Amino acid sequence: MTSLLNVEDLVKNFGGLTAVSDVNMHLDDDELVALIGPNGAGKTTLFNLLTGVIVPSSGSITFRGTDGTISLNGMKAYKIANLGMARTFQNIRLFKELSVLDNVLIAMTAHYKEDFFQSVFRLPRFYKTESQIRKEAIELLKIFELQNDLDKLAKNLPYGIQRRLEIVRGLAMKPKVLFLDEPAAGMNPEETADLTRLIRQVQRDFHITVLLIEHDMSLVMNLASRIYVLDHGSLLAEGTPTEIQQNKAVIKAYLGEEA
Ligand SMILES: Nc1ncnc2c1ncn2[C@@H]1O[C@H](COP(=O)(O)OP(=O)(O)OP(=O)(O)O)[C@@H](O)[C@H]1O
Repeated sequence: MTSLLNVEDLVKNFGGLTAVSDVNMHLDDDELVALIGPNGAGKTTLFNLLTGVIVPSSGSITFRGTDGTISLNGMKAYKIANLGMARTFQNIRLFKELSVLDNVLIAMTAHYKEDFFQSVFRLPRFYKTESQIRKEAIELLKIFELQNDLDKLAKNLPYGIQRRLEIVRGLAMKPKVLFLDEPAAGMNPEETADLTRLIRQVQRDFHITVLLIEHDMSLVMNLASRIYVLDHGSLLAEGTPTEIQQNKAVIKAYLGEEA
């Protein structure tokens, strides 16, 4: 079977700077993959390319959808999201003035195609869907131990909890692939350990593919079954955590000579 997401010879130039250079990679069903590399290596740019935030200069990105393989090149971000690709951002992008529950409901309702007459005339199925969506949202929030914070405004949550809520919002879109951009950034070791457990649990329970960018090596080595290493926009290595930890080029470029 072809990969779920396939990237071939992907390039992104910003003027004279090549931020992503000839990258080839693939994501398969139901796997947890990490993307690591030093600051400025091109990780976020690659995420932005895969999720349609920016368009590639050249190369191809294809996704195995329900109706066959689709090219994502030049596709709008919302269409890519509707195909089943959700993401979180390095800088938290919650609706800060809305409650925890509303933040999740908005992400969820984007996924339900409302029947016009059902909603305008508020027919029974409309209410059923509404209460069903609410129930699902609360179930999801429970997994992330946010069930007691439903009415709190997102802006009033501690930073680590806001990061968790972002992941819940991503999951609320029922993705096939979830892209997490530095999910543990700014967390203390205890919060990171909790988050590691949660990411593993949702990846397994929801049978989704996760690609995560992370600088916290304990999280990466504990979670990922495969790791891609970017350096100066190019792929330096790909392998299991053990292979990456022993890769001389990675040690030199990423972890430092003495590591
Ligand atoms: N919109 C842009 N315009 C010009 N240059 C950009 C743009 N976005 C990123 N870059 C440059 O592309 C390179 C890769 O940046 P990117 O943010 O993808 O790296 P990163 O690996 O995510 O870094 P970090 O770990 O610090 O987040 C950097 O040199 C950055 O300055």
